[in-house]
Amino acid sequence: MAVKGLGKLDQVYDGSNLRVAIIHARWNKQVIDALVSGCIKRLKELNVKEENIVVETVPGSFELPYGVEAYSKKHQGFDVFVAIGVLIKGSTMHFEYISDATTNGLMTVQSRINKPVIFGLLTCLTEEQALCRAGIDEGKTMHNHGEDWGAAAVEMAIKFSA
Ligand SMILES: Nc1c(NC[C@H](O)[C@H](O)[C@H](O)CO)[nH]c(=O)[nH]c1=O
Ligand SMILES: CC(=O)[C@@H](O)COP(=O)(O)O
Repeated sequence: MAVKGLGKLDQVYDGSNLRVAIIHARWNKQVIDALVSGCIKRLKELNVKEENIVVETVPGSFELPYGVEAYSKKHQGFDVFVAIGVLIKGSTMHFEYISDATTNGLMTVQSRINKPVIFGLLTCLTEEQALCRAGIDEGKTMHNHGEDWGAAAVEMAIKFSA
């Protein structure tokens, strides 16, 4: 049995009154699509209604912090945001700078909007690492991390609602 991953939640959560916004980058689409689907699947398993889940996109991960903040200001009433992006290391320092900036940006946005922002950012050294973490590598060696993010969203929105 795998040690890694969120595993069972600490209590039973009913997300039927929650509104959830998923904001995702469009880079590395195959992996992104699987992660977003996994997140939505888990949200629904925790009773979040389909009509209360919205999905909006930004070009790349670097745009996620601004995208989440702008979306939250323009569209009131969301309980929690899930920011999803997939960064894959290339041959320059681009990856390191965007990984760091996006992470710090998302952390800061939570305080600015006073809502939980779930950190759905994969920072992978290889494409294979990204496929594994979305549960779509050939051997299906890992679980879809998007499912963990869906569960984290419901828990954070209910347990720590502002
Ligand atoms: N290399 C990756 C990017 N790069 C694009 C930036 O995030 C950004 O959109 C651009 O610099 C314009 O501001 N984005 C990813 O999401 N994943 C990558 O691997
Ligand atoms: C600025 C870019 O998108 C690109 O030149 C970065 O290259 P790499 O991903 O190989 O580091």
